[in-house]
Amino acid sequence: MDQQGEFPPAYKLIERNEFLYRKHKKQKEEDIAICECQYDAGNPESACGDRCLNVLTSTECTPGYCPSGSHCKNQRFQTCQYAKSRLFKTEGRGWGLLADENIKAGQFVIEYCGEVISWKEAKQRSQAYESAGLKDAYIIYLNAYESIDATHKGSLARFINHSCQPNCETRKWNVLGEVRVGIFAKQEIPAGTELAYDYNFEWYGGAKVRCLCGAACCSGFLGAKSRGFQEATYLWEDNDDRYSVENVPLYDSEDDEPTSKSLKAIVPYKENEDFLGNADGFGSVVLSESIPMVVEPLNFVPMEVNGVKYETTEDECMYAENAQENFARKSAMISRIRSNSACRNYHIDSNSLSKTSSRYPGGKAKFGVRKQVNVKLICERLAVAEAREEIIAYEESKKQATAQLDSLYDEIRPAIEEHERDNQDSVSTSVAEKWIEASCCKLKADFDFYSSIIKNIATVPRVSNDASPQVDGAVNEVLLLENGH
Ligand SMILES: C[S@@+](CC[C@H](N)C(=O)[O-])C[C@H]1O[C@@H](n2cnc3c(N)ncnc32)[C@H](O)[C@@H]1O
Repeated sequence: MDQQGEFPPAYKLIERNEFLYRKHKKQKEEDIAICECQYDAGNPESACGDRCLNVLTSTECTPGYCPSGSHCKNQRFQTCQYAKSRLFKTEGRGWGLLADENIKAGQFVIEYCGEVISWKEAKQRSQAYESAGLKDAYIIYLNAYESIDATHKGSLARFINHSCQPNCETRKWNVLGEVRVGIFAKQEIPAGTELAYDYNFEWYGGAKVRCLCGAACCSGFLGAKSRGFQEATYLWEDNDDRYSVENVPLYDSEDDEPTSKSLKAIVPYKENEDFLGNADGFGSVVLSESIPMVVEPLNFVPMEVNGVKYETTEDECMYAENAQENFARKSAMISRIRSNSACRNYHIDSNSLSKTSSRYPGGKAKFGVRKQVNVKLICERLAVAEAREEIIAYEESKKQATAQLDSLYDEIRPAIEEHERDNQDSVSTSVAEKWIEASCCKLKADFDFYSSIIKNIATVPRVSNDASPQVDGAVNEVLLLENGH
């Protein structure tokens, strides 16, 4: 049956994840978490209620090991303790799932089951589904390496639609050594209400789909912060409202308010076409209302002397490839930390690295390049020794701060990777604080360095040298890029 029919397209209903490319992990005895609950017949909460150590760490008790025995209430995934729900046909969003009983805030609603596949497979499948014209996407993020695909096999959770103002959320739980994704109520949900969670981060996505959730705070697209969205470069177009490109709200970052400005079309980024940008591919794009949107590279400080803006020319630009790769790696890592719903109580903010938007209107992301100025050339053109010394001193402190940040990153990387793989706990506060402190230190050093260059170029007479180029040429030259780090 098709989507417009009386029934949803065929799929196999399952209540346990199926592992395709590997076996279900075997929980080692020493890894089994045993709580300290002591069952008291007069107090049902005593048997693994909210204060159970395992519940507090989002871990289900293992049968045969839990002190509460058969009274244990902390085996909801294992025993499929789902809230009652039923399918219904929505207006314009395909099928959806309704609460079929009153659901309490915090209640476990249902597990998102499907086939556990690697990220590589997820990407291949997602592309294959799109090529086959499948517009409803059912792949969600499980951990740093794996996804759950509920396209062919899944639980009823596969029918839960997205909302930017959701009544449910996903939470990851450790169940018998495997991470599993549950849908939990964020608030009281009366029977008959549609269940919805925010797809952002969790969703692999596919084609860009215009969100029809109707919330005032709607971000415009489904899963606009998801990995698939970042990689997608096109938008479906047909008579279905979800895939039309007209009046798509302009959406930039999670912190920005959506605006009413609309893009005429969502187009893939093509060099020298839509962007009137510089060699990095960053620049302005003209929107339908001729509002130029400036997209700047990271850490890029345009230099302005006496009202004249100096930028590097294409020839002068040398991409700091290592820096770009490094940055992309760190940024992806940090965005994954932030995206893990289990660690929402402490965010390491990637903004410390990505100050300006690097997302193209087509949703395509491009990481910025750390640019460095050629201090030697600048100093050669400054007549005053103090000015030269100041710039050199600031450059040194910038280098130190960068080195400190890099070494801190290398230090915490194993912990982050471990965290991603195994834990449901939040990133430790001390690690996050260290990171934030070092990032601030680095930003301040960058700022001091650049502002001292601007100040000295703007106020100090140039070394008199007939052979040297004019001021704008000189500044262009001094902005020669060096290899980053
Ligand atoms: C996991 S499925 C949800 C169930 C789906 N509606 C169905 O009929 O099978 C995700 C797909 O539902 C649609 N969808 C979900 N939420 C939506 C929303 N807020 N606006 C538009 N389409 C939505 C999109 O086509 C998306 O790819």
